[in-house]
Amino acid sequence: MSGWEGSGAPEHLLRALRAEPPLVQCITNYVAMNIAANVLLAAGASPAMVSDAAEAGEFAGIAGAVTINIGTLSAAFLDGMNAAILGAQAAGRPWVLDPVACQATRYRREVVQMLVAQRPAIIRGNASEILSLAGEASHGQGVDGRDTVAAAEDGARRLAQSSGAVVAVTGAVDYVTDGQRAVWIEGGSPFMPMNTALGCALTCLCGAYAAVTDDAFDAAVGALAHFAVAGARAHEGAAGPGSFAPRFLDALALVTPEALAGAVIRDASVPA
Ligand SMILES: Nc1ncnc2c1ncn2[C@@H]1O[C@H](COP(=O)(O)OP(=O)(O)O)[C@@H](O)[C@H]1O
Ligand SMILES: Cc1ncsc1CCOP(=O)(O)O
Ligand SMILES: [Mg+2]
Repeated sequence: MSGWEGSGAPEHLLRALRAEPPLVQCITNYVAMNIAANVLLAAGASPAMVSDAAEAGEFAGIAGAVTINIGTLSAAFLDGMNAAILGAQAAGRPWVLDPVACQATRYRREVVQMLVAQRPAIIRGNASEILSLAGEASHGQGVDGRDTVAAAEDGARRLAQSSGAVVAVTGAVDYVTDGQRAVWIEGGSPFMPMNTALGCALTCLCGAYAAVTDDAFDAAVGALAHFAVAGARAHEGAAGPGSFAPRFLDALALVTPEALAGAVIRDASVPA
C-alpha cells in the first residue's frame, strides 16, 4: 500500500500531468534522446530536446521544467546547460540534474559540482553517482551503478541538506530524501538496468512531475513511483531486456492514477 496521501500523492500528480501535459525541456545525452522522449510521451508529458546555447535559455522560459544530463558532456552541451538553467531560474521554473558517471573523470567531477551549486530542484542518480557527489567512495564503473542504494542513504541525506535539492537514488529499491523527509520505493524490474538510458529517461520524467507541483519531493516520489509500477507490470511476461522495453512503454502509458495509488512507498523520514 502506498500510504502516501494528500494532494502531493503520486496519483494526484499523474492526474494533473495527464490533464495538462507539461512541456519539459530535456538537455540529455545522445544515447538517451529518443528513449527519454518516448518515455515522456508515453507517460503523458511533452518532451523537447533543446540544448544549443543560442536558444536553450529562451526555450526554458516557456518550459514547465528543465532537465540537465551530463551523459555525453562537451563544451557545447555545457554552454547550453548554463543558458537553460539561467532561463529556468529567470522564469521561476524548476530544473533537475542527472549526474551521469560523475565519479569517472576530473572534468565530470568539476562540472557536476558547478551544476549542483546552481541549485537544482532534484538530483536523480544511481547509488554510485550519489555516493561520489556526497564525497564518499564510489565503486561506479562508467555510467552503471555498482553500489547499493542503502550504502548511499546517509550520503543522499547529507547531499540534500548541503545542496537544497531533493535527492533521488535509484537501484533495486529507490530512496528519495529532501534531508528531512525520506521514502523507499519498491517495484521495477531487473531488466531496467539492462536497458540503456532508462535512468536518464526517469530524470526527464522527474522534470515532468516537477512541472505540476511546487513540492520537488512529491515530484521525485511521483516519477519514481510511476517507473516502479510500470516496470513491475512490464516485467510480467517479458522474456528479457528486449521484450521488456516495448512492454515498459505500454505500461507507462496504461498506468492509471488509481494504479499509482498502489505503489509501494515506505516512509523513512528522520524524526524531527
Ligand atoms: N535491480 C533492479 N530492480 C528493479 N528496478 C531497478 C533495478 N535496477 C534499477 N531499477 C530501476 O531502473 C530505473 C533506472 O535506475 P538506475 O538503473 O539506477 O539508473 P541509471 O540508469 O542512471 O544507472 C529506476 O526506476 C530503478 O528503480
Ligand atoms: C551508455 C551511455 N554513455 C554515455 S551516456 C549513456 C547512457 C546512460 O544512461 P543511464 O544512466 O540511464 O543508464
Ligand atoms: Mg544514469
